[in-house]
Amino acid sequence: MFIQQLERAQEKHQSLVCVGLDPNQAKIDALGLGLLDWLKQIVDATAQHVCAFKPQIAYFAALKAEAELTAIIAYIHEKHPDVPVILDAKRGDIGSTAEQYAREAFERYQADAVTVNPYMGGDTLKPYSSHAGKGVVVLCKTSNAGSGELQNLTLADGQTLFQKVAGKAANDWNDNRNLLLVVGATYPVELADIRQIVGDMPLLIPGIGAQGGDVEKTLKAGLRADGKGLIISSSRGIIYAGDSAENCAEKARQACVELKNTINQYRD
Ligand SMILES: O=C(O)c1cc(=O)[nH]c(=O)n1[C@@H]1O[C@H](COP(=O)(O)O)[C@@H](O)[C@H]1O
Repeated sequence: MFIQQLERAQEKHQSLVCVGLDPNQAKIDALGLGLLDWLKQIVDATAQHVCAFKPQIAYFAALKAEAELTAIIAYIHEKHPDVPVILDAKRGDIGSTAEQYAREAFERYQADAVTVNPYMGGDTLKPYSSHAGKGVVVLCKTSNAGSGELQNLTLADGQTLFQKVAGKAANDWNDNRNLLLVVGATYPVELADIRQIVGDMPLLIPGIGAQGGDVEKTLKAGLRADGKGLIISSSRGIIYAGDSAENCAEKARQACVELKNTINQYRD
């Protein structure tokens, strides 16, 4: 079960940090490293300090690097089997097509969880959530500046659209208890609201680091009483901390440990 696996990794590594693997060819070329070599170095340097890795599929697909995506997920499973992999794909389509996306994530890439877009309705989430051992991470309130344009619209019953998604995820769509939500660190007020709606459901929080989300506000708004319930994801702030082939792994490790320690200050 993904959520149990995640919480075991959080305990073992005393960390809520997720490292996002978003490979940028120009930056990796500038280091003089091959893509897979660089990915392995980042993974090995940070694995003991994270609760999950989150490769973003578009970065790999744009580079025709599906083979490297397959290889790095297999590498994480082999060398760091206690750390689950969330494939960030933000898929959304009618059920029969969603079945193929679910196979892509869980069978082709062997991911432990996948991000999905719920705005086509609950029936389109079933092909993912029916894989009971896998995690389904549902977009709720995204980190981008324009997320309020639709997600904060008030519906006829007085709820906002993101509140509706949170309520449905907690109460209607979660037959297998394997749903999580995405909430941007850039929206701590909405995060507190969502935490009230969903109870103990784990939340994936992107937007720390390069997008300017605040760790203290995030923790105060979203942490569960048991000090867990959040997966705090950072990509650029960790994976591009270094600037040479010699220091990129060590600088990534340092940035990851620093984020882990900053977060843990607010968990006691
Ligand atoms: O689902 C996501 O991970 C996601 C949701 C969201 O609301 N905002 C968001 O930035 N993300 C992803 O999180 C990562 C953020 O990267 P950094 O801003 O470099 O930490 C990217 O891979 C985004 O695609």
